Amino acid sequence: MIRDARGFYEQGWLLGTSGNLSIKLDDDHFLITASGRDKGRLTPEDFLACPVDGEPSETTPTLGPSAETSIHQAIYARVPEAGAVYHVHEPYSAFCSERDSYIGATIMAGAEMIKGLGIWEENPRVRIPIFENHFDVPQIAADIDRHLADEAKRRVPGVNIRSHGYYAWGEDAFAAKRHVETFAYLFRYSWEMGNGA
Ligand SMILES: CSCCC(=O)C(=O)COP(=O)(O)O
Ligand SMILES: [Zn+2]
Repeated sequence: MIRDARGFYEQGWLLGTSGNLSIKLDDDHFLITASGRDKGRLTPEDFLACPVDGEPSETTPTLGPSAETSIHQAIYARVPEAGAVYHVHEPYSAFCSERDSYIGATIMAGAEMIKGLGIWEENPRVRIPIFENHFDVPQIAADIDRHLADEAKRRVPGVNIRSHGYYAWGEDAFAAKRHVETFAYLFRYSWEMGNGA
């Protein structure tokens, strides 16, 4: 995770302490970045364990969980095969979210890179959902939880939050990284092609 975060930071997707990363430890727990850490210079001390359901117990005045922990919890609870969840503040996802918020999704059709999301179909059409960026993060988590309750919607391994950034997950850290990079490519492609629906 430290290496992946540094790579995303160097791409400009985790600037100003933004973003958070987690990896599953066992069926009921995951390891997540502490809040407010420099994602370009993470160390092993910048992580803490958190239950999928409940509050992390090992917090201290200087080690609090990510402010967006509830979103990681919602994803792990709804997607049992998720082994890692990465959240980045990548700018093209924010541009697309504003452009496409009126239909609640960015639609990608035909791009070869859709295969990078694990979707191998002829003429694929993918709907990347957009959620409102409520100030109250558990409200965002509740919206994502409702969305992921529908199994068909879990085909796309990520969700976008309006004018904020996106979450991508995968069976392990390698797959989550691949999905982060694939979404980054697709959002930029959509924006530069002027592909708003
Ligand atoms: C300056 S980023 C604002 C909070 C945010 O959206 C984020 O991704 C980082 O929050 P964390 O508590 O995980 O550092
Ligand atoms: Zn964020």
